[in-house]
Amino acid sequence: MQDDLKKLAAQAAIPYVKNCRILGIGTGSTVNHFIDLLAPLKHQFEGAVSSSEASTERLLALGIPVLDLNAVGTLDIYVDGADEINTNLELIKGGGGALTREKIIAAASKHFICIADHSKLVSRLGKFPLPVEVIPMARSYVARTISALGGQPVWRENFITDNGNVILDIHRLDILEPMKLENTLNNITGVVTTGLFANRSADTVLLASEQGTQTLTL
Ligand SMILES: O=C[C@H](O)[C@H](O)[C@H](O)COP(=O)(O)O
Repeated sequence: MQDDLKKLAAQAAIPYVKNCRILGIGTGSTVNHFIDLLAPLKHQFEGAVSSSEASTERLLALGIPVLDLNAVGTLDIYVDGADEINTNLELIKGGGGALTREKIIAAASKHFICIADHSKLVSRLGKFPLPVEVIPMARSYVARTISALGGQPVWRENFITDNGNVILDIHRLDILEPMKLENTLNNITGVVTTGLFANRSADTVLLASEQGTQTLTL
């Protein structure tokens, strides 16, 4: 079952916690397993920087201190899930809408460990609609601009991010050059972040399948 594999991937990230002072924590169902597994180890590290209100709530409920990124230096590790992963360890993230804070924490961390079940591994990114966080007043303008680039933006209605913005999910993208597309989208006025993690890709991917967990690095 997929959820068992998510837990297996989360378990594989636990040894990386050793000797860490502060951890970066992502968002989503895979990371929720990691947070739960962290609870018994909470006295071994100072605390965590969280990428969403949902993860913050879960961390605090388990007694794990949540720290402000501005009050700490570089993070030792960042553990997060993904919606798609390619063999260059580039990712699509943001299915849960937490992409901006996730990208900030990934940038501020020494080691980005991505945990996932094997269904997330793809040969080419883009089957999963690419989430883009947008300032609300720019929604239509950004959607028109992305349509002109060949994507099909769909407004994630009735969803507001933790930062008070909206999400456009971009369908029909065959992402041949992830870094280039990330830069192009980031340059559209009104875009806050894209869910493409190519300029800052994962350093390690722990991919769980029925056969066990595989470690992917470049
Ligand atoms: O905004 C959400 C995050 O990017 C998640 O890490 C991603 O959607 C994967 O989530 P899950 O572990 O639930 O598949």
